[in-house]
Amino acid sequence: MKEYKKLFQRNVTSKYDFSKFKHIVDVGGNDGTFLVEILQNTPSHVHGTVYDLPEVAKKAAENVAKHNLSGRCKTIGGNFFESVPEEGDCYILKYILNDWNDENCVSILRNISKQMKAYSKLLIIQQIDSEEVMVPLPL
Ligand SMILES: C[S@@+](CC[C@H](N)C(=O)[O-])C[C@H]1O[C@@H](n2cnc3c(N)ncnc32)[C@H](O)[C@@H]1O
Repeated sequence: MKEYKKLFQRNVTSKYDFSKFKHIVDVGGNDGTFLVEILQNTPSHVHGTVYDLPEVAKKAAENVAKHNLSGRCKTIGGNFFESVPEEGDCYILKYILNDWNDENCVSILRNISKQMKAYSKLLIIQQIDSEEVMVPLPL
């Protein structure tokens, strides 16, 4: 599973141009593995924040330091149902929304949208239920 996750993350970072951003906030970014992968593959003008529950953010800080990225990557503990960091021009929600009901999802999305500027992007990364993908299109 770990190997699959790594491969999947590498696939995303190789196919999407993250170098156009100045500051990427990974909301619910866990130990920062994905953001580390992004920052390792982008120029040094790209900075980031791993945002997760306080105890998880501590683990992220260790992981970020282990990869010598503390100068480019902050770790912030908090609750995405209350607020998210403000400095992002890119927000990532990777495998977050599928854990919550609609009401909770709206609350997370609303908190992100409060911090977004007109030019900011929100990237939602998760697997789509294949039955949803296969909804027949009207002819
Ligand atoms: C399914 S994991 C996804 C982790 C990571 N984005 C990934 O793709 O591997 C969900 C993450 O959301 C975090 N999380 C759960 N509730 C949270 C909250 N209220 N505020 C911030 N983070 C939260 C968890 O600690 C966990 O790291």
